[in-house]
Amino acid sequence: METVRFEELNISEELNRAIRDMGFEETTPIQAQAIPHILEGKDVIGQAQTGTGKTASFGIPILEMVDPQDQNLQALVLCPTRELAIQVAEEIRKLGKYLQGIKLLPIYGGQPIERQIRSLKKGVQIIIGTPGRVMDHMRRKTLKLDKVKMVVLDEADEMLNMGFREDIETILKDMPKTRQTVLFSATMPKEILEIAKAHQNNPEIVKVVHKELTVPSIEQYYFEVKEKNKFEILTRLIDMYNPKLALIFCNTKKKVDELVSDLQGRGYFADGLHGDMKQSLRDRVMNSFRNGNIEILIATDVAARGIDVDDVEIVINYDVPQDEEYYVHRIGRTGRAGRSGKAFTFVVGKEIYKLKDIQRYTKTKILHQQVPSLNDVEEAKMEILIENIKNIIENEDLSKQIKIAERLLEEDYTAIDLAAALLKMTMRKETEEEIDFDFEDTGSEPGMVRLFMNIGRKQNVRARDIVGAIAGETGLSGKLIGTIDVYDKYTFVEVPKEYAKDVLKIMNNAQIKGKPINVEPANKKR
Ligand SMILES: Nc1ncnc2c1ncn2[C@@H]1O[C@H](COP(=O)(O)OP(=O)(O)OP(=O)(O)O)[C@@H](O)[C@H]1O
Ligand SMILES: [Mg+2]
Repeated sequence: METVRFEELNISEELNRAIRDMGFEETTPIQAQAIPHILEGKDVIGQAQTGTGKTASFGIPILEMVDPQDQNLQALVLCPTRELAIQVAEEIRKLGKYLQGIKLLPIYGGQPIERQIRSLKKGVQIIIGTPGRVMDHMRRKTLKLDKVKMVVLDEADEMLNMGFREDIETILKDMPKTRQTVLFSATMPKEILEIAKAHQNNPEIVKVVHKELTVPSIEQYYFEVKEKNKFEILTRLIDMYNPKLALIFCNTKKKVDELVSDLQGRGYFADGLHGDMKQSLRDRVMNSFRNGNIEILIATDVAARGIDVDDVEIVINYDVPQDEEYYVHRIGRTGRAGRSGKAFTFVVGKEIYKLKDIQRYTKTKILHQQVPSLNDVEEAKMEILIENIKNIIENEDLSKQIKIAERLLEEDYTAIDLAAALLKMTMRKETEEEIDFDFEDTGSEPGMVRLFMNIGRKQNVRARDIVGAIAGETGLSGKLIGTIDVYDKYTFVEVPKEYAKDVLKIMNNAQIKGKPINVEPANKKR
């Protein structure tokens, strides 16, 4: 049995309707195997690859089991991080949207506890929380576990890693012995069996076994690099693959902060996530990443587990992870729910041995790849251009444009002439107009000139598009382009004075996302 239809699982029509709304057509293998056992009331240890629907594997049975008439807390899900608690709560909320009278609440540290207490007082049947905050509420007696029928440890192994073992034991001991205990993770080290033995009752072990621990639709590569070249290579990879969203993992918070400011300095829409940030900021960053306002998220392992964001097309291990399991979880942020993805790992010197350990552990091969040259980056961009053109030909209404083309063809131009001219226009390579400006140092550093453009952020032009356009048009590498930011309603870039004239000339003939841009230097003198 690989997958089945949800209808065959004997779950309520309300749930089935929500599942259809979410676009799930059939179960994933872990859902097909785990849901029936959990519905029967059995304890379960569930292991399946990243992004294969473990959340719904416990979310669906929880919603089936909870009695809406009963206001007591009936199900508790423990998650290792705050972001994951929020996300899991959201998924269960979606699944339960047609069920009347079921209340659920995520509770996690960093959020005002009073607000949580008020919500708890109103009666909540399902809680999704981090162990620390759950303990806190237990001590304050604002959370009673004596009516809990089911507890789920999502990322069970990680919660043990993080030193939550005692907390978890305390929490489990506070619940009725008759409760059901369910553990899930993509990795299940042996230590987990100890906690299982102590706290589970004859568990059903559901392993969706594969040859390898990682998802086959994620292409995995590594680059042998020097520490000091990492940043340059990172930007090349991003420019080359142009991912909708990318997630970059560093081993320390400090590195995350540094990388955020370096990438922002180069005009990428990047931001960071780590444990030293205020929760309100963490929430803001996570939301911006989910809705695409941030295209590159740089994070510590706080974002390695469970986080599910559709459009993450690339994961980069800027540092090799300390633990083999972490490699699995980090790269598992891409290639979710059957999608494809790419994972790149930067390896410095002796770290190659760590990579060998990782490959042994995951039973996969991580392929060596040459660092892309600037030429490769150019070529890749060309490929993207060609893809875009094909896409337009195949999917868009071109009747208006075809009329114009027909007119030109009647004038004895060949189709090739036409295409080439248009390509030239798109590639914005040309200008006749001479501009004569004297440039002052208007940038934030001596020798730099600030150029203003008529594009605000609202027009959906990303800083990266601008830098990309300038770099592409002028041949200046990103390094020569200084700060890029929005001042008043204008976007500006800073470039070295000696290039300012060229940049201005070329950019005034260029388009970004099909819109002409108007570039002017600050304090221009004619
Ligand atoms: N049956 C299904 N069909 C299609 N998509 C599904 C199905 N079940 C879950 N999904 C979607 O797949 C994505 C990944 O699911 P989920 O986050 O539960 O994975 P996971 O197994 O918990 O991964 P991880 O180990 O990284 O935590 C989610 O966006 C989820 O909504
Ligand atoms: Mg998960």
